[in-house]
Amino acid sequence: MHGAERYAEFRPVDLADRTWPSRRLRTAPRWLSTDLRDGNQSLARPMSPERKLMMFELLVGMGYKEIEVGFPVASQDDHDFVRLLIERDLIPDDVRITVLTQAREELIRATLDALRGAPRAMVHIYNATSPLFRRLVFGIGRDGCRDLAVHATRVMVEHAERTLGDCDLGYQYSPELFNETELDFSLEVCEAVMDVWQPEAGRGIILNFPTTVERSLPNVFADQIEWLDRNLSRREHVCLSIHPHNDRGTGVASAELALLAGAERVEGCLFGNGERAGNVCLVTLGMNLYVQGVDPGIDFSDLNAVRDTVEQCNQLPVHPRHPYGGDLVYTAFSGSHQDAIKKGFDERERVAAATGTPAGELPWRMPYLPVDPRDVGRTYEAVVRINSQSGKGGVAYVMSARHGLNLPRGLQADLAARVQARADAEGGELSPERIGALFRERYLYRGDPSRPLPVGAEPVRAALHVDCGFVLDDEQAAAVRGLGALLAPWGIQVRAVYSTAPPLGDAEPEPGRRAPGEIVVYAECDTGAGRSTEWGAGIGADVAVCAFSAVRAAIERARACPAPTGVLADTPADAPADARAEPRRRLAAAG
Ligand SMILES: CC(=O)SCCNC(=O)CCNC(=O)[C@H](O)C(C)(C)COP(=O)(O)OP(=O)(O)OC[C@H]1O[C@@H](n2cnc3c(N)ncnc32)[C@H](O)[C@@H]1OP(=O)(O)O
Ligand SMILES: CC(C)C(=O)C(=O)O
Ligand SMILES: [Mg+2]
Repeated sequence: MHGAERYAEFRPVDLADRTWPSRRLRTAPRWLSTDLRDGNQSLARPMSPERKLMMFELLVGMGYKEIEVGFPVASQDDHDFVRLLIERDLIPDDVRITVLTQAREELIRATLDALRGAPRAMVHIYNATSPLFRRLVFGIGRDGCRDLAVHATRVMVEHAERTLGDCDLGYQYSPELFNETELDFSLEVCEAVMDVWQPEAGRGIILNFPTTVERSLPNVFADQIEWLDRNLSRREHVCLSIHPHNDRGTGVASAELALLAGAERVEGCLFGNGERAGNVCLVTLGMNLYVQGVDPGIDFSDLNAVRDTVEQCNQLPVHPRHPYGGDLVYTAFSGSHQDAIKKGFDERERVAAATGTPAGELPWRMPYLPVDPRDVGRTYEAVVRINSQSGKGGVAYVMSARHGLNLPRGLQADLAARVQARADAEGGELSPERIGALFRERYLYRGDPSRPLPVGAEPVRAALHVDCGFVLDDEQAAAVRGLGALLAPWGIQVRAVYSTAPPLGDAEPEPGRRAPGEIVVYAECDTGAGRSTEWGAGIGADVAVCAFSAVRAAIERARACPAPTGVLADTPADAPADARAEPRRRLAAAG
């Protein structure tokens, strides 16, 4: 790629004693949503009043108190929407609407006229102040540019006094292209505007500093804001506001560093809609505060619903990787991420059980998940999804969280290898239902239970893993202790009985998930010389039946795929006569 030499480096700010790098963000700023203005003006199909109302109601419901509702002189729809809000009395008492206009007399008058009858409102006037725009767009010098802003403010004050006497009217001024304007000139214009407005207690002013087109590193913008913060007069009556765009992809960083540097208010759009690469994303900014323990003052608890409405209003999709709200941002496909997440959930369960604290109230410390999906109305259902990049931790998570089965480590690896082979062969994702089906097909006994157990001359050595999500009663505990004796006549040596931890407690209820009270026994069987370990599983209410089924599943499979040495026979030579009976009856009798 050629041509980089055609672009100029951005100029740093001479502010060697900057203080913002060592400050912390511990409170939320004032927010303004400009979805209905900057967001709207960037759409191929601007919103109709109906779509605008849907967005307005969403914003009010989320808790935004300052909402830029349009550019009334831009279009009939923009004008009509402002009138609709006022005439139908749709603006809550604690919400202030803002309307934008250029610094042009006739437009200012028409804009104010659109506000007639509003109980409270904010007029927002802008004009570009950068050298390029002064020369190219306006054909004026610095003085002419300052006078444009001053004159506009004067026209606004005079016309407002004449026409909007009863309205509690605030004023906001923006030097458009602030980030490309000489700092001393931005200050000069803002001071001149303030000389007209005369801010004082109860009559503040919002000075709003946009990165109209983002062109520098975020730290440069922060320096610019700290410089203003130090140099603006009447500072206590000024709300220092910022309006970052995202052309370099650093709108959020610019906003956050500028807040450190003294900004008190941020303008942006939900999910970063807005001109070109968008305005700064209000969802990301708000949630970034939340995950540092700061209440943003905005309700993000049903972020999917917010996203749906935003997509409907803007007729633009939200990217699946969009921070906090994208479809895929609470999902790990990759094995090592899944393994860590599973360990995180396991630990959470252990701590909850040990401390008696509901898991949802514990501090959130979860690998790869910076926020608890439930805090934004998502579930844990999709935190792990399985494809060829996944490993045993992920498969074990799905089996535990989605099917209520807490597999022993060796079985995790055995199943994961099969899942991996299937995912490799198919190339896509395997749903929890498919993984559950793979498990059942492979490990559960599906044969005729009245058939004789086909063990051979050599004993089958089995370790049994008992998995129950509840405390066993005395009878069940005795049955567990008696498993060795029970299976011995079948030529099965029970070498150990383990109990596995309960499955993830607050997993989503799943159709087909293991029922409460069901016991699972996993059998890890050494079925004879030359064979690898075979796994089987039995699920039911009776631990003895489960154990029997689990071993049987492993043996039957080994038999169906004989070992080279052929050590398995149809029935145990030394099995007692009644051992040939139907297993459920035999086990019940033994119990
Ligand atoms: C960075 C931002 O997002 S700013 C907001 C931008 N949003 C919009 O533009 C959407 C709404 N805008 C509109 O509907 C139209 O542009 C209108 C109604 C405001 C004006 O329309 P028009 O009068 O047809 O003019 P147009 O949009 O082409 O503006 C160009 C003129 O306005 C002047 N102008 C542009 N911005 C400003 C400003 N902020 N203050 C004063 N004059 C301005 C230009 O210098 C130019 O003047 P010229 O004709 O003497 O050369
Ligand atoms: C009107 C101003 C604030 C604007 O949208 C911008 O400069 O980006
Ligand atoms: Mg803008």
